[in-house]
Amino acid sequence: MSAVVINGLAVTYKRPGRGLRQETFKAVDDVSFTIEPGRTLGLAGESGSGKSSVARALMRVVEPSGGSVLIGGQEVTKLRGGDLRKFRRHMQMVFQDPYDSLNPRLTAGDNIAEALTAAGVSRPDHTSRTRELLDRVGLPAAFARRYPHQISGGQRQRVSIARALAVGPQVLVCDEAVSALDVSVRAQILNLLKDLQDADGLAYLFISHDMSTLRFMADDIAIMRGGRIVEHGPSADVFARPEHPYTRELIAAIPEPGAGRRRRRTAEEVR
Ligand SMILES: Nc1ncnc2c1ncn2[C@@H]1O[C@H](COP(=O)(O)OP(=O)(O)OP(=O)(O)O)[C@@H](O)[C@H]1O
Repeated sequence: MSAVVINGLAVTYKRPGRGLRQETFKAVDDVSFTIEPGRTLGLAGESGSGKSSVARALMRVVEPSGGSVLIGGQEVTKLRGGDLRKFRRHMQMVFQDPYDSLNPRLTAGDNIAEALTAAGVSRPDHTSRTRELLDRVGLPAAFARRYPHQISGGQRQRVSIARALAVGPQVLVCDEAVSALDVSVRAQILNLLKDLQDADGLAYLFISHDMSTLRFMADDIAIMRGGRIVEHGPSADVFARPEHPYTRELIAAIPEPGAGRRRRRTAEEVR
């Protein structure tokens, strides 16, 4: 069974219009995709194209205004109250800024323990489970006692991932999860995410504006523009034969290895 099936998804926001009137604005329009367990869909597109709104609808942080979202075969858009809270365990999110998922006033261990409580793990098991989770993300057990500000950005992101894994999700949404990290740390976190995916069969929705990150991570790619998907297909095909001019522009913007930042291919060369 597919981990994620999104069909005709729409997200509409209200925003101030003229005078006291409110306008409705469609940030996501008729978006459909599927993610199989153990696979990654890379979602790219310019700022404001609706990528995060898709993620927020998937997580049910915003209410979709249309379409359906199936997670493990369950229609998420119809869940309410306790059912929705229970179901949230199946989906977790890792953000660009780890402080969006970590409480700065709690140690790394307590941040993870909070998620363990939500997952129904009993208190006596917290220490051993926390140690296990830290180990899975490549951190020593002693990190449990450190506060988020006492560790590096990459280590903080590892703690965020451990916290996300604590509830045993099927789907991980990574929203620009490595964008703020140095290139070498970024590669380590991407490799960690791949290892965890191989071990647990996690489905990833991997949002990034960086096409070289997506080339490394994604099995399939969807390109968004103005709230719609303008290109969608297996990653190898999209990179080898991009069909939409906008995709060609995004690929052309990837710096060539060894060419430094100055030499960029033109959209013509990508074609
Ligand atoms: N809560 C909100 N209320 C009103 N408009 C919103 C809200 N959240 C997002 N938008 C608008 O919806 C559109 C899509 O935003 P979204 O954050 O989904 O795009 P994005 O592709 O993730 O952008 P970025 O790469 O900058 O994060 C933008 O025009 C944004 O201004």
